[in-house]
Amino acid sequence: MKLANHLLNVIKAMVASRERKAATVGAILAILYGLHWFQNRNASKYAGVQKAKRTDRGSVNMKFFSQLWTLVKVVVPSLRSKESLLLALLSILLVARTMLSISISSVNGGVVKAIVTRDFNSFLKKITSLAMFAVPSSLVNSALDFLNHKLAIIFRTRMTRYMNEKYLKGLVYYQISNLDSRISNPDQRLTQDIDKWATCLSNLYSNITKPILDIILFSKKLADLVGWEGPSVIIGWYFLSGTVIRYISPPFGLLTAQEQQNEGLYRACQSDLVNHAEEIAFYRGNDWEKDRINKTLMVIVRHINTILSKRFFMGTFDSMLVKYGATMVAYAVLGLPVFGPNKSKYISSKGVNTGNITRDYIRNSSLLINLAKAIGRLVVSYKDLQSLSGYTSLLFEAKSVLEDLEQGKYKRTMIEGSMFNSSNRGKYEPSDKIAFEDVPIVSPNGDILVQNLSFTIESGTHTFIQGPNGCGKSSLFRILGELWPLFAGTVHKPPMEDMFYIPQRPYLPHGTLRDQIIYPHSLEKMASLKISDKDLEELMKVVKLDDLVDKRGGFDQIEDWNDTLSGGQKQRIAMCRLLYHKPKFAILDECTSAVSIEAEGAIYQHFKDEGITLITVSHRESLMKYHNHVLKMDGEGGWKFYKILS
Ligand SMILES: Nc1ncnc2c1ncn2[C@@H]1O[C@H](COP(=O)(O)OP(=O)(O)OP(=O)(O)O)[C@@H](O)[C@H]1O
Repeated sequence: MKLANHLLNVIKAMVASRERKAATVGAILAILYGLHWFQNRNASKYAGVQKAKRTDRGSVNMKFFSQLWTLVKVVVPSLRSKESLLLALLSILLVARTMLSISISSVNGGVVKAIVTRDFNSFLKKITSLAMFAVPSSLVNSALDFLNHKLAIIFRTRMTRYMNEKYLKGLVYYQISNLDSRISNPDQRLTQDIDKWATCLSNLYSNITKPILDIILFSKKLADLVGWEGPSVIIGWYFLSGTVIRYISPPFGLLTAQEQQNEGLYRACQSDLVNHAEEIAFYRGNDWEKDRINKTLMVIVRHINTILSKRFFMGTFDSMLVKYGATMVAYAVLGLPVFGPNKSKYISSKGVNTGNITRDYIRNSSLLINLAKAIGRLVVSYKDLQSLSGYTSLLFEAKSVLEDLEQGKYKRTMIEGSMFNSSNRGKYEPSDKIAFEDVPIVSPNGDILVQNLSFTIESGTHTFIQGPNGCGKSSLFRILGELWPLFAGTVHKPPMEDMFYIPQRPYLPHGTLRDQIIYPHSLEKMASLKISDKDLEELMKVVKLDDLVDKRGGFDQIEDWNDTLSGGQKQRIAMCRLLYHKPKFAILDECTSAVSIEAEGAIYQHFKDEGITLITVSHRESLMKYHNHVLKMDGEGGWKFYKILS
């Protein structure tokens, strides 16, 4: 007690003289600056390599609002949309809830007055009124919660559809990971980030509009009862607290964005393990994977710990200003009628009836508590706004990259002065043959693999492509398939449906056995081509997989075919797929490496008998005999195209 008195005296003495007042203000400012420094000291570290780009990620500034506006237009497309209607309904419910709270405050005052004056009838009446308010209030509360969640899922659906539309347009889904290096985990952006953004946005609408509405309505009511000084003092206090909090607040948005990125990397480790379990098991790579997973997890843990410690300091400061500080100010306001400048007027109007004063006190404090809560929520929602800013910048970036790719603009680190940066383009010409005229093969890193490639493959020109690893054999097909840009020269090519590509590791989508053969056709498309399951069975016989149909329960059987078929079986399925599509040109990129030489030969002969022109990349010389031309690349940019003399 003595110590407390002593401290009080010291504080009184400190603020007594002008110099000391200045010293006190100085000390407070120094503490605030210290906190600001402490909370923001690592901001640049989290911005990482892309520091310049990232430091404003999560900041609440004009850029954020303009990005948010762009995204909001996607999820609320027009004033007549379902979303606008829901937002209008939400706004009406928010007003209704505030009005109900004001009415309940008056009834609360009445209940306490009835107790103080021991008026049982009035007490019963007020309690009944409270019970009557309970029904609409609960309904409105529940409806608000329902609408918030509903909006979140609608926003998510709209945004996901919008992004997917861009992501799956043309070859953007390929280019985003193979030609551009701006987004390392598009899957994370298109799933979790959209979900979190949508939830953040729908919550924020209520978290911001409701408090603003409450502040206006409660202040108006309170001003009628205690004068404008009351709401002004409390709003002033919160404004001051808000400014201080904003100053010392760490960049939570940036931290959230970084957290999402870390989570994405961690998920990628786990999905690599699932997707490549067999290879990892053969390598006994579990310790390596464990190490990778643990290291990635530790990055998450360290980052979350940093956020937690920053939240701890912010939380302490928040409660000091927003909770306890505000309570003191609130009591000062409640005392205004009886201690303030108009006290004599008030006391003469109420007389000595303490019941009236108590009723006013309860009603006013109830209004004040609601007002304080509303302002508090508005101050705290600044953090939500920062989180929304983080997600907004992630989604905006994804949207911009997708749009760039749609227009053929890529960005990645590459060799200085590389052709990949140039906007010069060669041209594609429709034709019934495949012909390259002076076409350079350039990798996305800017390496020129072949300077000028020229050859012509007509129907029946079965071509065998040879060359050392990494010389650009598959890249040639990437240019033919328009996956990589064509920088110069001319490529003559037939429509895509006349060419079919089979890679070494074919893609087997989740679906039925039939889907594996007819991919990317649907069952309806297959029926429209008048192809039956019986026909598919015939094709399966050619690749010697007909027993699989019975063993696996028919063409309708759904399995994870990637996990349950052997390497050779997968390749045979892909060759069966080729037979189903029966293209004019088949591009066979090491696609029989897991099939026996005899079976491979029989299948190759069958392709030729079907009139399919073969373009094969293989290191197996035994396949050469099914071809009449060779394209030989030397790995140093040189090449030869010649006829095989029989
Ligand atoms: N998405 C990519 N980004 C950057 N470089 C790439 C990409 N894809 C391939 N490359 C590079 O392009 C070069 C040619 O690759 P390509 O796949 O054409 O080789 P290849 O001749 O088919 O080799 P292999 O016989 O080993 O299959 C390689 O050096 C490879 O590293």
